[in-house]
Amino acid sequence: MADPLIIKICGIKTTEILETAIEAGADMVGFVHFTRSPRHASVDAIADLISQARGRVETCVLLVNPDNSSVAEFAALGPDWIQLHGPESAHRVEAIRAEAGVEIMKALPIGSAEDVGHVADFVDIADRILLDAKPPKGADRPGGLGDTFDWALLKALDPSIPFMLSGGLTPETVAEAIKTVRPFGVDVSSGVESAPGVKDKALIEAFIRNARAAV
Ligand SMILES: O=C(O)c1ccccc1NCC(=O)[C@H](O)[C@H](O)COP(=O)(O)O
Repeated sequence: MADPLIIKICGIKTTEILETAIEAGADMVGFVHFTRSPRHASVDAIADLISQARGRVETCVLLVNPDNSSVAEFAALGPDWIQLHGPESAHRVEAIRAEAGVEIMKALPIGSAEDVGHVADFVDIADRILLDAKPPKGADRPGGLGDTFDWALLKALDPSIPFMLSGGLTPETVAEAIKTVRPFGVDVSSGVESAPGVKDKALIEAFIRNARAAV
């Protein structure tokens, strides 16, 4: 029996969209704290969203290269996960994991075979790995860009390594992604928005429906 697919809807900022994602059957919801992101949510807003979601769906706070005080501040809100989406080294991820007392998902940028080669460095360090499209030079943020990457690159990955597939997925492409890549889970942000940072109820429902149907 295959493990059930984990579906994460990322970049949720409002209680209404949180309810939509939960009712549509998401397994995990992501809250972004990165001021240059159109999905940025304040500490207080994320605290409220975590309280609303607790016990109903796994919650994930998304940070970029956080310092220790920021890790402690968000870990105190009681999320199920902290997702590290910056250039954090394996050593830094290990330190954050020891400090936070929260499960750590490490996002890794994939744009080349060399990038795939680095994934193994984090497997025993993070609790979960998320593989995202490598941002283009000059991008104003390290994720949430709606860009895909060449999934064929993942053929070189050790098949025993479970990962969340991310990067430019949409309701139209998620089924093909699942059937092609066979990830542990899928993650989406831009692909379920009507405008940057504006989540769309129907797109969220379609993404989750199509992902479930593909397994
Ligand atoms: O979503 C953002 O704006 C964001 C900002 C800074 C760092 C990470 C960010 N998102 C991380 C995610 O987990 C996204 O879901 C992932 O990058 C996929 O995004 P998309 O390609 O838009 O589906």
